[in-house]
Amino acid sequence: MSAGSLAGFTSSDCQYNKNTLNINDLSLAHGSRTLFNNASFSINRGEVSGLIGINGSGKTSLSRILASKELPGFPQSFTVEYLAASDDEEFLAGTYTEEYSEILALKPVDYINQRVKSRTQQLQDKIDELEGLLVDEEVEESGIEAISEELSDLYEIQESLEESTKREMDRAISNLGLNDYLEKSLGDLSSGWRYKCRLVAAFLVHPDLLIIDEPSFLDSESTEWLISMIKNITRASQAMVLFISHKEALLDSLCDSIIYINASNHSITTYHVGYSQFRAIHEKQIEGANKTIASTTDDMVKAEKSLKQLKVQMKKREKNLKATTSQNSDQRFIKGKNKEAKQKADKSAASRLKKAKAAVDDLESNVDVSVEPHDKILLKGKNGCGKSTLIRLILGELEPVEGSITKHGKCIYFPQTALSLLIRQHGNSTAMDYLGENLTQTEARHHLGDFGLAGDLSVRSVNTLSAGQKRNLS
Ligand SMILES: Nc1ncnc2c1ncn2[C@@H]1O[C@H](COP(=O)(O)OP(=O)(O)OP(=O)(O)O)[C@@H](O)[C@H]1O
Repeated sequence: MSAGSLAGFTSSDCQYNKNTLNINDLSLAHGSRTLFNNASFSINRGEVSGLIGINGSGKTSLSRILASKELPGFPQSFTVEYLAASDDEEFLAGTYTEEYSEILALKPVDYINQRVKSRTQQLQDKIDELEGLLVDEEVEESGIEAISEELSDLYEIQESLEESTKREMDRAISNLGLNDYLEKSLGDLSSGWRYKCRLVAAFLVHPDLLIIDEPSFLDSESTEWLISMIKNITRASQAMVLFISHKEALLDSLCDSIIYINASNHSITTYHVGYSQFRAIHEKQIEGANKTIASTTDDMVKAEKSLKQLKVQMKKREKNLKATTSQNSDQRFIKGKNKEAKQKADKSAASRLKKAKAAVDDLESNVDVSVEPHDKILLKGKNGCGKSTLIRLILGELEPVEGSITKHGKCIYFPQTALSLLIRQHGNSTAMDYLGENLTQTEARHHLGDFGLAGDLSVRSVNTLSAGQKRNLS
């Protein structure tokens, strides 16, 4: 598959043996921005490897390098399936050769079939080649016999593939409850249902390497389905799965190993443990390093009082220790993830969730809900049940068929399609241009800096920003 244009990476080699894909000495820089330097890591068959790191550390870039199959030594016979977070990211990754409108006009089954077919093209190409030889007058009689035999084997493989694809598709459609949507075109489906169609197609391809980049839009039932499908494809088909997510619960339930991109020192480390164990190791590393720094600083203050010369030496020591810390750990990754605080936040979210759910459960018949200043409400429901529709009613974009809506004050809405709109309408502009309409250059620069978009990030095309950076911008 194509994974969009990739430049700036170098790798000494990549080997596949004993069911392990080893990537050695991989470096990547976008202009003057280094993402990783001489990084080596491995992915095992039959395992889910979680690829993690802070926003902008290079997870998507790394995935696209793997999906491009352009690494020296990458097994060309591998089927690699890269599933981007949204339709638009998929287009930026170069997954489709068709126009976006053509894809959106397809019905789910046609779309899934088309995507599976494009991945099994190798088989079709071979059949076309042999059929061409059959009518070639220069091929001798004895050769024709061998070609016919090979062709009939290939027809059989193709037929059994079609049958198993159909069987698996029927099962996935019924497990996901896609039946009610089969007559709609993709463009008329909610983002969640469109994403599920892409997932079904990806699993039906039976890839050797499946890369799932930040699964989005899924309700809890579909998330369970995704987890079981990923477990199944790794255990039963011995696929390699590279799973990218910022959601700790998902990483925890899925990953057998963790590939961690440390944005501070541009390294990549593989941890052959699950996510919670990785967190424990990582937290310990940071704790230990912080303690050392703190005690060194303490010593330094005391020493300062008595001996000026010692102060100079201690500063050197502190500097060295800090350098060591950044080699072992990326503090930004752990920041704000204190366990206690998280448990508290989870508890308060759960009690709010109950209230909010009770208020919107009745959506199809009647909604009677009031939103007060300072309320924080979780709007929860199955994919396609009408969450976005309810918001559009509140915003006044839709008229209720019955009842009324009274609105006070200003509403600001950050829709799930915000990223799509940003990419489609401003993909080729810079972040500065995007904000610049209403702000002075200095104001825009300050504002972007506050959202982690300082320096070259503010003047590059929006399309080249990472998903998290785009989200911050929109
Ligand atoms: N084509 C490109 N040209 C220049 N810079 C790019 C390009 N693609 C990505 N970048 C930059 O490389 C960095 C890594 O981007 P990438 O999308 O790989 O990060 P990520 O780890 O997937 O982030 P996120 O968690 O936000 O999705 C970002 O700073 C991004 O702006």
